[in-house]
Amino acid sequence: MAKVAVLGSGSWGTALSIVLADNDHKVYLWGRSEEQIKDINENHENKRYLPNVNIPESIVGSTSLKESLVDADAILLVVPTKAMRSVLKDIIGNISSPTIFIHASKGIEPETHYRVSEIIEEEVPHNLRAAVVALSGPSHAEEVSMRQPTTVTSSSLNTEAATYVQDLFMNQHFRVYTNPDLIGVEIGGSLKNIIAIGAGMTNGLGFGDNAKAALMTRGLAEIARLGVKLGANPLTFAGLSGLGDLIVTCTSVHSRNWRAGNMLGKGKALEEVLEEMGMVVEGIRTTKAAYQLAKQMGVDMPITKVLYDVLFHNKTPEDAVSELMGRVKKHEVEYLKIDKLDT
Ligand SMILES: NC(=O)C1=CN([C@@H]2O[C@H](COP(=O)(O)OP(=O)(O)OC[C@H]3O[C@@H](n4cnc5c(N)ncnc54)[C@H](OP(=O)(O)O)[C@@H]3O)[C@@H](O)[C@H]2O)C=CC1
Ligand SMILES: O=C(CO)COP(=O)(O)O
Repeated sequence: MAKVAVLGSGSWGTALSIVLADNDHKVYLWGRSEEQIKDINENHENKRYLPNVNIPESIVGSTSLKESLVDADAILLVVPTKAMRSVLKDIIGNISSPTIFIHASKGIEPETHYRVSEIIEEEVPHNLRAAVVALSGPSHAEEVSMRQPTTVTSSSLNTEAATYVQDLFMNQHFRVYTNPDLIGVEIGGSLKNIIAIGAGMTNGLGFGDNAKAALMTRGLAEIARLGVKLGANPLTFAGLSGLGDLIVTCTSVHSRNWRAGNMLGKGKALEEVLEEMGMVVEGIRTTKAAYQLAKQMGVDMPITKVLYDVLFHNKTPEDAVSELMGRVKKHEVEYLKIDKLDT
């Protein structure tokens, strides 16, 4: 039995705490809201983020980082990417020995273009981190918390740590694979949110399955193009954290990214959409980060580019579709060089 400090009492932190508690680990679920933590400890529910789910009584909710982190064998970070640095800065003073840092957040930081593992490496001194592991895959909190069959990937440059995390979470409902390709796993898990916003947008515009399939397929092509340029294994994009998560996020009513895109497609303004969601929509900031990164690396990402213009420069969703459909003709598979088409 391990003690795990789960930092972030939103929907995903709560669902993952349930998996850990089912595996008989000692779970401290930390959040900054007194009201939410009281709800977790007294009513065994998280009404704000994961309503109608019974939280096992063994899970201890806490607003104290000190209490949550003391003697923790592993720290699971599940706050939105934009909160990651500030939370890491706050926890450093509360740990005294090398600890395994697991993260389950799916985003890229604008400006630095860091993946979450890179943020952790920058913020946590070497002597306090035993390893950094990303847990990612097609996994909506709503289904995980109902113990519905789910598969994810545990990824780390440290194979032993990836296996440790696999063992920590794995059970009859929650199957965990390992993959050493940390870049590919984090890029796939983060950038699929951009495509999910696009898929929701096509739905909001009244388009059907053809448009969705087009976005998902060409979206995966551009995610892989950037990922490979960054050093990822192309095969990772056909796996759980790539294609798997792309499918679940582009097709599920649970997806906040899809729902936000759907509202944008129906003509709502971004501020209005975010207010209505009341939960994190990671794809928005990640669109900005991926757009900047692609430009810097010289990688063509046409879907990301039009969505960036919709989100940050008032391009209409209709114009975004016209722009994508009106692009110059291309080969589908980039390594194919057919002389006639190339001229
Ligand atoms: N939900 C899901 O099914 C899945 C989510 N993820 C990823 O998990 C991460 C977290 O998402 P999720 O749990 O869904 O988000 P939610 O919107 O459900 O909850 C966000 C949580 O983060 C807290 N939070 C926000 N800002 C801060 C801060 N500065 N300091 C401390 N806590 C903060 C919120 O607290 P407060 O209420 O006080 O603001 C809230 O508890 C995201 O990266 C997401 O992509 C990955 C897989 C599945
Ligand atoms: O990453 C997720 C499922 O795997 C959650 O996606 P959303 O943030 O769009 O709800």
